[in-house]
Amino acid sequence: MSFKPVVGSYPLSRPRRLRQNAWVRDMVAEHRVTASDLIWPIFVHDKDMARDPIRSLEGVDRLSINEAVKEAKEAHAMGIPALALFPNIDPSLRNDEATAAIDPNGLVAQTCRAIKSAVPEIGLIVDVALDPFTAHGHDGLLIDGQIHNDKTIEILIQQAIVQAEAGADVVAPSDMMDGRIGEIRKAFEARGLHDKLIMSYAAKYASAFYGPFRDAVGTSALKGDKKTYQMDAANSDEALREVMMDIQEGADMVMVKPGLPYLDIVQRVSETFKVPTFVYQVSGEYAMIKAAVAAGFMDHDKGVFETLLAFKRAGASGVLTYFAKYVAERLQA
Ligand SMILES: NCC(=O)CCC(=O)O
Ligand SMILES: [Mg+2]
Repeated sequence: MSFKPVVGSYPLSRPRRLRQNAWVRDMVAEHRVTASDLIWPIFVHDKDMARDPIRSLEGVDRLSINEAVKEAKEAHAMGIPALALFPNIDPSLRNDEATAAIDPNGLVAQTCRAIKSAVPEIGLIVDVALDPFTAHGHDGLLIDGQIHNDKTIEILIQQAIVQAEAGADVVAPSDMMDGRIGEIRKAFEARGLHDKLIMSYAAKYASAFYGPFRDAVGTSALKGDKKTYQMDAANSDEALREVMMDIQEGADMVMVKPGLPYLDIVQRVSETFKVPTFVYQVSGEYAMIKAAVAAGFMDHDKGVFETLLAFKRAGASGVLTYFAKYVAERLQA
């Protein structure tokens, strides 16, 4: 399907006619941001405080389970379809085997049960990866100094099952091990978890924009980098191969991450595969906007909405963003 737009020449065509005031701009707008576009990432912790502010993410707190339940209710009331859950685990529970990741009574499982029993209508997306649970902060098992792909997958499968059985509607593997989508899907089928959705972080880049997230989940001490498993910023075709494999392995939805620096990837993926394609406006993107606003260089709301529209233009089905609840509130006002 291709068509050539007919464009008249000046003065028959004056594109500015369609921009002359708010009602006409509104009427011809090609894209809109709505609450249903937003997925809200939240952090839970096992400390005794209701809320613990995250220094590098202004306005974002780590939450107790009770507080997370309250936030889930509010988010649902504002029309946010889903939350994405991330844990900050007590350092004493982290080890090289990431055993806390598969604890059916751990922080994540408890939070899933609490949210799903209080607000069953909100979608619950849970991150599948080992970084909050390993002492070293890598997403996989470190064996002889290397991230071991297949041994990591064995734990990811158990982690995903624990999450799904605790009530997660969607598991979202963000680890970038090869083949994990297929193995999780097979394990789900074998256990009768046919309806659990998988949102694959299919094209996740090794990025400088994850810094504040590592502060949030307590993995800032990470030594080295994640370049042997996350993608190289130099690559674009490779993202299509990654996405294709994950769809073939049973992913229902795919994600590109980070967001703004990878808009070209969002567009290529959504146009090529026509599957629900999400994008993660990551912590460093959030922090950059907050910093620019604090310095007086940018209007907060204009900056936020402009970035969200960019994701919609690029073809995203939805955006994971720390601004989600704020934006949903603004949309109601
Ligand atoms: N697996 C989830 C992330 O790595 C989030 C990154 C961020 O917000 O910086
Ligand atoms: Mg892959």
